Amino acid sequence: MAMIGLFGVLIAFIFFLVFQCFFVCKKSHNVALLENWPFLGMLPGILFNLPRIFDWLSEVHEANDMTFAFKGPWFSGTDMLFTVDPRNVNHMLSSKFPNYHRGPEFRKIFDILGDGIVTADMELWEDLRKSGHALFHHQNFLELSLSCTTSKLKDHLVPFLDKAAEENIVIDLQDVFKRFMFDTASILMTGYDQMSLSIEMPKVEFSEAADFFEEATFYRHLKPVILWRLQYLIGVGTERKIRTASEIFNSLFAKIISSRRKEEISRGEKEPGIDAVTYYLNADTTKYKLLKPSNDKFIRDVVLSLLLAGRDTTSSALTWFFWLLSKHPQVMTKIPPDINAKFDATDLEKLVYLHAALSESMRLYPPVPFNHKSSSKSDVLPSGHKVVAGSKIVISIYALGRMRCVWGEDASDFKPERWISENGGLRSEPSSKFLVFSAGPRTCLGKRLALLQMKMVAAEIIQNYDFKVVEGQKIEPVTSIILRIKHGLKVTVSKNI
Ligand code: HEM
Repeated sequence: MAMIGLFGVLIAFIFFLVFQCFFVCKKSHNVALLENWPFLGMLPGILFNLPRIFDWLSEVHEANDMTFAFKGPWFSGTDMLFTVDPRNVNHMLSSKFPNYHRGPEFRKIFDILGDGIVTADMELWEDLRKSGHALFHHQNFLELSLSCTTSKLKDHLVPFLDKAAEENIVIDLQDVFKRFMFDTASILMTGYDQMSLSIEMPKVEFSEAADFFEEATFYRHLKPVILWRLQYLIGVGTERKIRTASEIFNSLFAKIISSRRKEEISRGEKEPGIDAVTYYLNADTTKYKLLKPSNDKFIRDVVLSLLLAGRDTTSSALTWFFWLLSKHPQVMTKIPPDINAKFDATDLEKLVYLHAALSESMRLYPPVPFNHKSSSKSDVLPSGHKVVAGSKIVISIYALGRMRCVWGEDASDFKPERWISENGGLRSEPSSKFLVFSAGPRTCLGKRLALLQMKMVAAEIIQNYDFKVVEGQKIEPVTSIILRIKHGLKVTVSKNI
């Protein structure tokens, strides 16, 4: 009885704290939202700002000299150091790279990705990185990237947009780009075209699962491991979505890998790999000792990470880009004179203004808004902040792109000219400042491919279509580990005569 009474008092106390925080937070300035409450730590500040978490974090970073220590609820294991100071970024991602890993916490949070490159550390990451680098630079893979993007564009995207223009229907551009990227990434990674971009717009189970997984994973960062593990076990809340997503991923990959193994056997001798599944089924284990070509679960993990990395990022970047263009018609008028490329990779690289506009769009809306690190040994960051061994460090790439002390007073403006040098060429920025594709040894492996695909799609649409954003939509990012627009981007298109 006494125990129940004590428990009741504790619950009442927690409620009192939450309400107290709520009223104080409502009235006060953003910086006060970082107040460290007894028991709850700084969690209330984050919770009350969840709907605008990305902008709120930018404001808090700016008010705290770009670095602050976040205290989670007592004993929850959610303390983190947030920093966007380019000196710290360079220190962790490049000069002191061996001391900053993904870490065990990150691997737990992303457990569904298993042993893929996104979660791997140490020797396994080295093998995946080297083999991934070899795949992305394989002549056959490069040819396949160009040919599958060109045919998806001409045979699927163009007919789809023509039909939408003819019938004057409202389309969700974000959904169209997701389907485009899912199909091309699937051809490159698994060898199969999922045919999700078609006039019928079929339901895409994998896509829905991936979106759920990315949103639900965001919330894992804020909860004690024991809590979300329990939720996963009993299948409630956001964890139920992760469980469903995992089942969908597993069943898709079970089918793909088993049919590919059968094809390999019927073909007899092995051929050099083109798509990622074929490549990893035939991985050279004398060169890459930790790769396991005969293990289906391993192949699933490696290819799933690559598929997600290719689908979600590029489609997010394109969606925000077209939304910004609709808000800045003057930028649109500067793009066409550049475009005379016939989708040749080298011609596309010459599209200076388009490249500048894409970079500027990704600076403001980075598809991957966060980067996480964990320190192996204690260290002192260039900003003077101490990190103890095992600390969790979060870099908000979104906030970094908006820091006035990094980008100038006009940091929040969309200005492609920022990327153009006096002689008319492209101005490059250090990756510790423009962190959109990450920096150091873990820089994005698909950067070149992503830029190529974005330019091909953007050039095709800008040259041949006018699009109008449907009035009255609320454009805001969803709370997720990928920066998507919450309710998509509804537009109508018409053909340029
Ligand atoms: C606009 C598009 C893209 C953006 C903004 C982007 C951004 C990033 C970022 C920020 C990282 C680092 C993630 C981290 O360390 O937490 C990353 C890693 C990676 N990206 Fe991309 N990415 C894009 C497209 C792609 C594409 C199309 C592919 C492949 C098909 C790809 C493959 C990878 C891989 C394999 C890694 C892991 C590298 C490693 O850990 O060594 N990315 N990307």
